Amino acid sequence: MQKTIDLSSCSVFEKLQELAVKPYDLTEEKSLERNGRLERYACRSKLLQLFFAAQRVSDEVLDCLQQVADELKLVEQFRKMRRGAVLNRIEGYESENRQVLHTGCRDMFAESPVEPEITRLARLELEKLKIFLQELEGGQLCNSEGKPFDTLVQVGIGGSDLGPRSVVEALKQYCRPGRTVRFISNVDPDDCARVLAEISLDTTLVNIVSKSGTTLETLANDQLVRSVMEKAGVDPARHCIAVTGKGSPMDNPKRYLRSFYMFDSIGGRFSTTSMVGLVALGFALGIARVMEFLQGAAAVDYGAEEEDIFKNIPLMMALLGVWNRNFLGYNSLAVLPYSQALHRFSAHLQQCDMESNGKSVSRYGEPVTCRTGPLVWGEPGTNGQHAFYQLLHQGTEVVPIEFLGFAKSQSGLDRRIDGTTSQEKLLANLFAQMVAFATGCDSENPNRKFAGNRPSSLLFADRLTPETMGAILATYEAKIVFQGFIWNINSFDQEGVQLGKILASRFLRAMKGDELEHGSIEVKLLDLVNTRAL
Ligand SMILES: O=P(O)(O)OC[C@H]1O[C@](O)(CO)[C@@H](O)[C@@H]1O
Repeated sequence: MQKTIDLSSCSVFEKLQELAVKPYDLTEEKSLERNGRLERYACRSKLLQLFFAAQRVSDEVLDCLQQVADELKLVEQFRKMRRGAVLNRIEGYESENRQVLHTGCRDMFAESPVEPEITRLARLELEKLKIFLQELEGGQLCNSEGKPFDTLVQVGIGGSDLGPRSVVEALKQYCRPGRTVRFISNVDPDDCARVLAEISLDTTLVNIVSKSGTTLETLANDQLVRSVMEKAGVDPARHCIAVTGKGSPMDNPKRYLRSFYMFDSIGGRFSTTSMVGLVALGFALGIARVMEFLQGAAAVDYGAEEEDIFKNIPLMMALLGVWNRNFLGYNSLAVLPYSQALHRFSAHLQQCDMESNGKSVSRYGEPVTCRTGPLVWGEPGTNGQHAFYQLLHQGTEVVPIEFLGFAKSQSGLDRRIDGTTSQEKLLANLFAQMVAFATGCDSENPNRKFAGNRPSSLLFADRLTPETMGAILATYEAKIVFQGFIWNINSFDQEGVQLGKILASRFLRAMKGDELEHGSIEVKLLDLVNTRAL
């Protein structure tokens, strides 16, 4: 593989460092409107718009960022990824050596798919899903008393939970009448107990989701749910379905009423548009809405192959994030959706971004030459304004913000009070916060002074629908991939989670009473908390 270069080897790297010494001052008079800045600093696509006038960038900085994209061949790398390049690898070292083909799950709407094999496999699974949903609808698939299933409980963790849960939650407004989807993820038995206490097992399908088919938490919950079913006189064999990797230990059609497959080339945190997310989404919304969701994601994938950063929203977001991270030196990123429906979306991004780009070794196994993934967090607005905005406005840490906003609510339920609707009040707060973070406010009283120059962008859509949800999901996936390319890291493996799993198995052996070497830390710690008696 030809040694790719990274950000620090770009010809404009030093120039960007110079420009970062005195970045655009958002606190100056008319800083946001000067020279048509509000209109010019925007990227527009059919479904989404990105406004970034409140970022501390200038035309000169943006020219350099375009240069970074060109020199690092970011779009070319993305094109190769979509067409099956083996990018999940570390040159010269044992690694997963896999393609990265989550985009293939939604590449169903163009003349011909850019990677036909993965799309062929994805279509097969989609056909299985359509039949499954038809059988549920038509009553062919029902419980032992002929009653329809009205509830689906997804059991999974990480990418088998966070993405699907955030999207199902985001689109609850579009849920079919009488359908409920719940999620169990933690090995904490109270997570399982709480969910099962709120549903009727006899009309519930349990969807066990694990790409590897070996994840301790999911296998434990699979067994725990089955035991609760058996005690309740419900036959698990008639109530459990599975989504797993073909050939994984969970690929056992005898043990599951239905099995859906996902593939090695699709990473867990990028798998929401595979059956990992679509079985639950289809149960909730129906197949037509699933296709709208995939169409929104597909539109973003096609658009992400545009070289001009002003015409490529995920690429612009990636580059603005690198400007804030590597040149202005900010350590974290707050993703603040002004939509309560997106209340689990930042949690999904924590995995998708931080498990992808929380790396310190390059694709060549060498120490990285610049800082990589930021700390990603966030909660919906306006709630956050009553929680952590104090720090965002007047704290010692500057935290760049990505706002998400929608012109219209999903439900339409609203009421004009004192001349404005609740949706208008939501948007007024969103826009006010953008301006306040940027421009700040002077005061004689130092405790009431707002320094401003707290950068933000706004990703905006008309309404949060299945299509725009798919677009937003794919936008962040592409942004994270572009940033990994810029830092020359492998965004697609997760070696950092293995050590904890290995050490946990030693504690489990000690808890079972297996003899560990005398005086081992496990024995000492367990004696300290006396759980060995369990
Ligand atoms: O779907 P699986 O194989 O159970 O893995 C669950 C999660 O565990 C991880 O492998 C490690 O956190 C994630 O990447 C993955 O999404």
